[in-house]
Amino acid sequence: MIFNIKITGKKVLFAGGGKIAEAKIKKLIKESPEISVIAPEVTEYIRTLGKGGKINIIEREIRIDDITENYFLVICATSNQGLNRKISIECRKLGILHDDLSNHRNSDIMMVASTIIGNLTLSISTDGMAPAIARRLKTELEEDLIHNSNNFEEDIKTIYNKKM
Ligand SMILES: C[C@@]1(CC(=O)O)c2cc3[nH]c(cc4nc(cc5[nH]c(cc(n2)[C@H]1CCC(=O)O)[C@@](C)(CC(=O)O)[C@@H]5CCC(=O)O)C(CC(=O)O)=C4CCC(=O)O)c(CCC(=O)O)c3CC(=O)O
Ligand SMILES: NC(=O)C1=CN([C@@H]2O[C@H](COP(=O)(O)OP(=O)(O)OC[C@H]3O[C@@H](n4cnc5c(N)ncnc54)[C@H](O)[C@@H]3O)[C@@H](O)[C@H]2O)C=CC1
Repeated sequence: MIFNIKITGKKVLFAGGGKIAEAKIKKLIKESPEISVIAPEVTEYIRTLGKGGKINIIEREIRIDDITENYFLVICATSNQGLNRKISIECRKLGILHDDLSNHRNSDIMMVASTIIGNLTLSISTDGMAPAIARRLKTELEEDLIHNSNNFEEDIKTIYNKKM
């Protein structure tokens, strides 16, 4: 896992709109991608975003021909792992970035435990092995950086200004 990717303005498709999709959408929406959700049932939070015009919701089962190159990223978040896999395979065929939330081995990318402090982004991954540990480590490092660390935010600005 090498890159930080900007998703602002990019088209992101969620296959499935349940509890886990909701948690991921809450994170992603901060960066303002164009989110679509296709699922026969969505959570109340997702429905409200749809009503407010913040995301596009199509309330039906997903079809393989819904997966098109229009999408920059597809998140496979249905409760059907076989279906998630089929969607991943289609994405791979079409060269679309995808994250299968039910099997990280099918995925191009994975969500990380992350936090942004000024210009600093802290990202922790356990390569899909133990997400709760990634979360714990992030919280510990975040507290350490905020409470104990020296002027890293100032240091970043000073170095950046020197380069200009
Ligand atoms: C592969 C991945 C999805 C992907 O592909 O993107 C994935 C998959 C799975 N997570 C599961 C469970 C939990 N996930 C969390 C939390 C987080 N999960 C996140 C990422 C990822 N989770 C990716 C790998 C990341 C990595 O490499 O470390 C974080 C870091 C980022 C985010 O989601 O925003 C976020 C912390 C956010 C933060 O605080 O910042 C907690 C804890 C909690 O919620 O407190 C639990 C319950 C405890 C537990 O079971 O560990 C299960 C079910 C396991 C089972 O039932 O057995 C699967 C499915 C599976 O493992 O198959
Ligand atoms: N942190 C993580 O990344 C975690 C990921 N998972 C995985 O996430 C997936 C979703 O879990 P939950 O949100 O808890 O399930 P859920 O039951 O709350 O939601 C499932 C969603 O899939 C939709 N769906 C079902 N069949 C569909 C179809 N044919 N076409 C389109 N949408 C369809 C449902 O309508 C619903 O919106 C599971 O595959 C699970 O393995 C599970 C736990 C943690």
